[in-house]
Amino acid sequence: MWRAITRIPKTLDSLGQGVAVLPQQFQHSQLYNNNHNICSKTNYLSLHNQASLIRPKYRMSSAKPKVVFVLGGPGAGKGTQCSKIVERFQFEHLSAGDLLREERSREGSEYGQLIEEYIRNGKIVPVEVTCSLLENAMKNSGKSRFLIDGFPRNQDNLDGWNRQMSDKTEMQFVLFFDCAEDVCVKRCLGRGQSGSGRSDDNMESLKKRIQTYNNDSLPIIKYFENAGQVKRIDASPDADKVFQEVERVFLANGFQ
Ligand SMILES: Nc1ncnc2c1ncn2[C@@H]1O[C@H](COP(=O)(O)OP(=O)(O)OP(=O)(O)O)[C@@H](O)[C@H]1O
Ligand SMILES: Nc1ccn([C@H]2C[C@H](O)[C@@H](COP(=O)(O)O)O2)c(=O)n1
Repeated sequence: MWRAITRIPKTLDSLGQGVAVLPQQFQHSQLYNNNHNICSKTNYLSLHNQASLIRPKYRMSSAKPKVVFVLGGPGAGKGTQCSKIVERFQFEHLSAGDLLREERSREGSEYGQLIEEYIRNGKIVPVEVTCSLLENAMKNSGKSRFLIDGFPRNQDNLDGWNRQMSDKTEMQFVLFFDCAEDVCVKRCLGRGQSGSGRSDDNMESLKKRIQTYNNDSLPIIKYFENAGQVKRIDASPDADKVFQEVERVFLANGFQ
């Protein structure tokens, strides 16, 4: 379980668009010195690293939270399977995409417009935003098992996680939902037609999301695969059939 020790305001260079103060909900336990609360992205990271050496960021109860990364193409069925895993294995499901959409809709969010532009264009939001949302959600949940859905999606995501979260969590494995592109497209368009309300469940956004997945996300999956950390699931059968495989993986890895 997470427990924040301190609340110190921090800032980050807003993604190459000048200096910006992080909104309230990002101002959590990371150890930023008040004297440095306006800094470039480079300084932000270097301050972060220096601070890491000084003292732990959290007081945690005995074990570190367990994390399973859930990856796969747009519409592969990650969210659908995560709901089933939550029911069966008492994980907390944190979808990076959902957290970003929530932040986009939050009144007064400084990042709302930026997030919308990234999502509509099928691009990956800079990790400083996404990782802070994930960390806050983990702390607020009070849980100790997390499905981190749709993350890390590119090298920037992975590097940011390694800087900010890897020491505080125990990554178990990567659950990879392998699904053909045409099936993914069909599922996303179907989801759009059934009223998902998502601004990216349309052919134009999907082309870009698929391109981003192929160019940026697949190399990350490959990286984990080379490290022997990927559990590959065939995501093409119906959802219950897919879950049979998923359940087998969790049981084989000691989850009850
Ligand atoms: N195994 C399946 N067979 C058929 N349809 C499925 C299956 N799994 C999910 N779906 C449907 O496909 C659509 C996309 O599923 P889901 O939202 O779970 O995918 P996702 O991988 O989380 O997508 P995204 O990455 O875009 O958020 C939904 O409408 C869902 O009901
Ligand atoms: N790590 C992430 C996850 C998601 N996003 C943005 C860009 C995606 O196209 C969009 C939707 O995600 P999904 O719900 O399909 O998982 O959210 C991101 O920038 N970084």
